Amino acid sequence: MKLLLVVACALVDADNRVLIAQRPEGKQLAGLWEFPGGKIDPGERPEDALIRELAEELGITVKAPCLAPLTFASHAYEEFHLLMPLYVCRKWEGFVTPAEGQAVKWARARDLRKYDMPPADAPLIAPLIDLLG
Ligand SMILES: Nc1nc2c([nH]c(=O)n2[C@H]2C[C@H](O)[C@@H](COP(=O)(O)OP(=O)(O)OP(=O)(O)O)O2)c(=O)[nH]1
Repeated sequence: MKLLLVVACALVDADNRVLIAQRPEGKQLAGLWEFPGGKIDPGERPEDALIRELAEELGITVKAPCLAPLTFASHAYEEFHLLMPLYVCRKWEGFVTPAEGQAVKWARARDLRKYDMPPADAPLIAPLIDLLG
């Protein structure tokens, strides 16, 4: 079994909405709405990986103390087992500018079930609703 470590972030705006991004064409799970993030490189700290991914994907600057762990996903995909911590972040610098042309949306936590998300993400929604309403 291959264990894949991915870090993801619920960016929360002043109105308590969460950012979701649509996976670009050509990638695995293309078209599904996900929390921004990505794979942890070998030797990389999870928080550093997330800070790097948020800069690469969305052009924002996040500082490690602004990343609060909320919950995690543990999901068996056919090719690998995904272990994905989900952080919450309310403070960043810059404006969200999707670098790969991904569509992004600010959504209410209670509306997240309306979006097609990867199967691993389903258990992440309840803790977000508990936190954000
Ligand atoms: N970022 C993110 N990935 C997720 C979520 N849910 C979920 O199952 N995944 C899976 C999809 C992928 O198999 C994996 C993330 O890999 P990725 O391909 O986006 O990572 P990456 O940005 O490092 O991609 P790359 O450099 O390999 O192109 O985690 C989610 O909410 N956010």
